[in-house]
Amino acid sequence: MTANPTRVLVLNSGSSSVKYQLLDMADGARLAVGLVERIGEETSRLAHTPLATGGAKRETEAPIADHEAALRAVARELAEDGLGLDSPELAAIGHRVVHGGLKFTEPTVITEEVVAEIERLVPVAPLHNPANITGIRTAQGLRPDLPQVAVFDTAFHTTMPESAARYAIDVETADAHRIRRYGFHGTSHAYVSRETAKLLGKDPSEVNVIVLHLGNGASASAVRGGRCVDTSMGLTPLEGLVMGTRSGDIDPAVILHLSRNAGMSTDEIDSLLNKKSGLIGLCGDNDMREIRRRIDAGDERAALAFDIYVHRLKKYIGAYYAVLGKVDAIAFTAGVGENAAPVREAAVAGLAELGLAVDADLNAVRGDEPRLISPASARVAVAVVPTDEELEIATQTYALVSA
Ligand SMILES: Nc1ncnc2c1ncn2[C@@H]1O[C@H](COP(=O)(O)OP(=O)(O)O)[C@@H](O)[C@H]1O
Ligand SMILES: CC(=O)OP(=O)(O)O
Ligand SMILES: [Mg+2]
Repeated sequence: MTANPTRVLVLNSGSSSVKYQLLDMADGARLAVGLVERIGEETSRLAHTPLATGGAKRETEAPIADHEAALRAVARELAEDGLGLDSPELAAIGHRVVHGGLKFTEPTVITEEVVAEIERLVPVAPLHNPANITGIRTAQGLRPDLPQVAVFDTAFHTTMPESAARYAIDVETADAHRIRRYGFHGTSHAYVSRETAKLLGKDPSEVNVIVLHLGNGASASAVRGGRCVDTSMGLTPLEGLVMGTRSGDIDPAVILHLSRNAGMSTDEIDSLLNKKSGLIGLCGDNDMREIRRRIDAGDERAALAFDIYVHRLKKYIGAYYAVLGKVDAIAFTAGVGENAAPVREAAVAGLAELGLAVDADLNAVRGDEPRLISPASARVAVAVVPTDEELEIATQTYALVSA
């Protein structure tokens, strides 16, 4: 055994994908990064880049049936470069866990009780928690001696005041079933709000930031002095913004109407709202790149889907502006937020009275570094701040096991 192992493997298991990174926390070096996509479909894809050896990205297309098979494939890829899970330099494995309920407000070393609690929360994170549990079990099987740490998407949002966290429904019913707003993507909102403060040359405690995490799942948060005071996702990751395949906010009576008058079962409605709604439900595509291509070719359905997406986003910017009272910065992050300049431009269009504007030239710049896209004279900074959930999970995991 190496005296002080400093490497952390991070597993970010999503509903149909696994993102992973191997980092050395002694110097923050990324040794390997990769992604397994389309798990459970006919052609799954694994892309692995062994940064430590300077080797080229290796891409394989083959069916990968489930998350366990995905992790075993990842372990094989790592082993090929001498970075296998048997390495004595590995200090811990950090897992993204989407729903931690109210119990987990901090990164937590995984025990059987912790797994049981994550399992208990499956009904409120059906797309995510089962994949997270499989990731944990498979990693435990491969390295039973290593500490495994859970870093929860919900943790950053536990500072929300009751006025933002409670739904206006009967209190006894809500409490009996632990129905409240938990919020998700917390590691990203935490990391991006801190990086935004850094970009402004300030301490996080000095700034109010609206973070817009726009990936396949999407959420907004209002962060006052480094603490989350509101976020758009709720009991589950379905509430809030229009997403790739999820509806976000709807009148809850839509569900009753579909159940009573359209003959749909609860499972069918669940699948409708989580998998066949949002951008894909509106225009048949959930990838913003494809939607922009279609708009450029004159496709009206794609244009309407884009407008609905942006309209919701703008409503949340206005809402969180009001919640915070004073806003120092708005930060766009995740796949859409970091790459789709037209989304950023449209989301703040017409908000000059609020001190919000985007400079067209700055907005067109591409890059991996945090950057400002607002004109120098703007009262509120608008920024693109790439998220790094894996680095944040690794940092929290290592802090816990090396303490
Ligand atoms: N160059 C790009 N232009 C526009 N949208 C992009 C671009 N690259 C990625 N995206 C969007 O980002 C989404 C994925 O974001 P990501 O944060 O990786 O999501 P998740 O973690 O939820 O899988 C894609 O579905 C696509 O819509
Ligand atoms: C919580 C959530 O929606 O996560 P993702 O964006 O990875 O689907
Ligand atoms: Mg994501």
